[in-house]
Amino acid sequence: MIQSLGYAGFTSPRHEEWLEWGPKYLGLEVSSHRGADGAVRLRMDDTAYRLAIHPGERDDLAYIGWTVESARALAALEQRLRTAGVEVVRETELAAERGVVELISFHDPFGLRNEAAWGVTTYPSTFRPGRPMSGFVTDDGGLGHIVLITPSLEQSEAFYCDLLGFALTDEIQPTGGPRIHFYHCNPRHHSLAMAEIPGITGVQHLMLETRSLDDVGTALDLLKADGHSIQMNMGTHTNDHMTSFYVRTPAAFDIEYGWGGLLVDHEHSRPHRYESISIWGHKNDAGQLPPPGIIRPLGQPAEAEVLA
Ligand SMILES: Cc1ccc(O)c(O)c1CC[C@@H]1C(=O)CC[C@]2(C)C(=O)CC[C@@H]12
Ligand SMILES: [Fe+2]
Repeated sequence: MIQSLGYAGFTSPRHEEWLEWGPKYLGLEVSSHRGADGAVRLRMDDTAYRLAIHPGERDDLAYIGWTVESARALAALEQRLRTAGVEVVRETELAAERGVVELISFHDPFGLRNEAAWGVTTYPSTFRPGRPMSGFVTDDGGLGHIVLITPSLEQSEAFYCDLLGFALTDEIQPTGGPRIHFYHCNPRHHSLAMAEIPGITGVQHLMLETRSLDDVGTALDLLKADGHSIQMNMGTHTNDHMTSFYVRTPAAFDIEYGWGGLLVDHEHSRPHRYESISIWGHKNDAGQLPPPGIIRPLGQPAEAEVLA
């Protein structure tokens, strides 16, 4: 059903910091078209933009944007959601703002706003990275992956798997850490992962994948030189073989900045359970797992929706 993670939006009182932070460290290109509300839009490829940081009083997730193949696929998804009793809004006015042809919105069982769209605007051969780098792995695999925190994997899977069509790639149960499930909707190892933590929901990180390992090392050098706190140092994950580090962004969620993630022939592989998160590295200076990024108590709507 869902084809890829197309875009993501956050609110933050520090949204303007992204004008410098995004290009300087991550190599994102700042779009010259700000959002109607002054949102900073960041590009990773020829897509109009992939990341939007909206002004807001609280650091929070505003929306997760999934792409589907066609108008027919969107109508089918809408039907499937409605049949299951999920409220769906046809976002006719918002579609232009998101740079898509057709858009629907709906919420996951714990109140995180999801959007699905087809017809994402692209401007061929226009992407210019914000610092010298090789660019990002996107295309059919989408912008990367997003990791959510859920109080119930079972209830979240009823939504993301049974309704949106994600399938389990594998799972990790690290000693002393949360149970984490990884899900795919295209050859990328995972576009979505969920960690089960009682009582809260939110976003732990968003992963962006560079085309060269040197881009990851360079970003780490630049961040450390400016004294930014690294949540987890370089390492390579057991399941998707991504070599990456994690940094806390000015909008409170983490970015996993990585290279070399596996593409999986999901048709011919079956879920596996790993007991450790990494083959090597991914330590943090405090020697423990990092605190979750954006956390929202259950039942609390996003600020963006309170204002709407
Ligand atoms: C283990 C793992 C495999 C592939 C990934 O892309 C990836 O981001 C992770 C790390 C997930 C990360 C972790 O291992 C430590 C505990 C974390 C921070 C959580 O609480 C949620 C995400 C978890
Ligand atoms: Fe990740």
